[in-house]
Amino acid sequence: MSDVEVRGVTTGYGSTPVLHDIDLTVRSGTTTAVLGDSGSGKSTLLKVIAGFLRPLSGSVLIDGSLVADERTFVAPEKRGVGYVRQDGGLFPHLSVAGNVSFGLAFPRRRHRGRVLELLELVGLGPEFADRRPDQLSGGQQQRVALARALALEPKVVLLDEPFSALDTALRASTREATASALRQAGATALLVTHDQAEALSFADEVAVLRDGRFRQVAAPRLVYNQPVDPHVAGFLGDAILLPGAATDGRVRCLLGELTVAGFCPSGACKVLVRPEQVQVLPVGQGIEAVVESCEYYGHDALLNLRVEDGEPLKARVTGADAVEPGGHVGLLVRGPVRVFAEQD
Ligand SMILES: Nc1ncnc2c1ncn2[C@@H]1O[C@H](COP(=O)(O)OP(=O)(O)OP(=O)(O)O)[C@@H](O)[C@H]1O
Repeated sequence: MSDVEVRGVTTGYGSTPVLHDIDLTVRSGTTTAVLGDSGSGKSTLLKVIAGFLRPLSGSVLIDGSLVADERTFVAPEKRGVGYVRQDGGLFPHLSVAGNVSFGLAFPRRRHRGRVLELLELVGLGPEFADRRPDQLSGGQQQRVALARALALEPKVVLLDEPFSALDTALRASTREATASALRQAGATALLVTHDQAEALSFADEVAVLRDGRFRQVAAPRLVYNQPVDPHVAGFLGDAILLPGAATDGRVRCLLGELTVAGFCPSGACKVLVRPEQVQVLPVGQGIEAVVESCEYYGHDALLNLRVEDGEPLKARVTGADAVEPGGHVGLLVRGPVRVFAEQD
């Protein structure tokens, strides 16, 4: 499998650009998740890599070979790119085996062994080979779509929201099966999603797209713990942003005086606290707050809190530690916090 390089690409539909001068490298054998709001340009990026859309400027390279720039255009079928769509896009009249071997040379029945190998790779047994797509669950259909994409031994696999139509349980198991199949195949992959948990758990790198520009491209832990701005912070999970005053690596805010990790401007700033950093203690310890409501999820719970007349806050606690609305608690922030300049 191979690198994908997007260099300075601007593209769109008609004369209106959707992507603006973007750069992205997906290293060979790794997965990058492109995360962004609806309409931010995620699918447009996949289209320009796959060859369904031309760049207005900039270039796309696959495995070091130029496949698109202002003058060059390599046809989609010659790029060695596999594409898995949101709905799987299986051919309804063909069996699972017929779908998986669709792009392979005739006669397709000669590929039975390879088809069974590919089905195993995506976690499906040989009993699925002769079923039709309408005899499969949504998750199974997505696995077959992935097996079909991998059958052609593509240089790169592009996954456009492949799990979004699945319910929560099926989503998790299909995601795991897909990640494992891609790893075993040594695939270079680009996953488009608007689900932050999916991006963080699935990919080696997360690329946050906003209005057609990358705001940050980094490993999941880095984008979550060291977001470049408040928007990225809020996009990757619950974020409490409090006004503060910083000096010499410390910041004063509603939750007391806290240690700052990384860059620390002097003066007025915004303080980022994740709800899981807020420790909930018996009243009398830390900063006093009242619980306004409790979102109970079983394994954990999110407490919506208020400190005096201040900003609303959130704390994530285990389900067993959920506090009923009206309860008074003490709050303490665990670990250092990040701060942003006031204008960010
Ligand atoms: N074929 C098209 N013709 C004209 N405009 C288009 C076309 N496809 C997409 N757009 C516009 O380009 C912008 C980006 O669309 P894109 O599909 O890349 O977004 P996205 O981030 O994948 O969104 P979503 O998460 O909703 O699928 C949107 O404003 C969309 O309306």
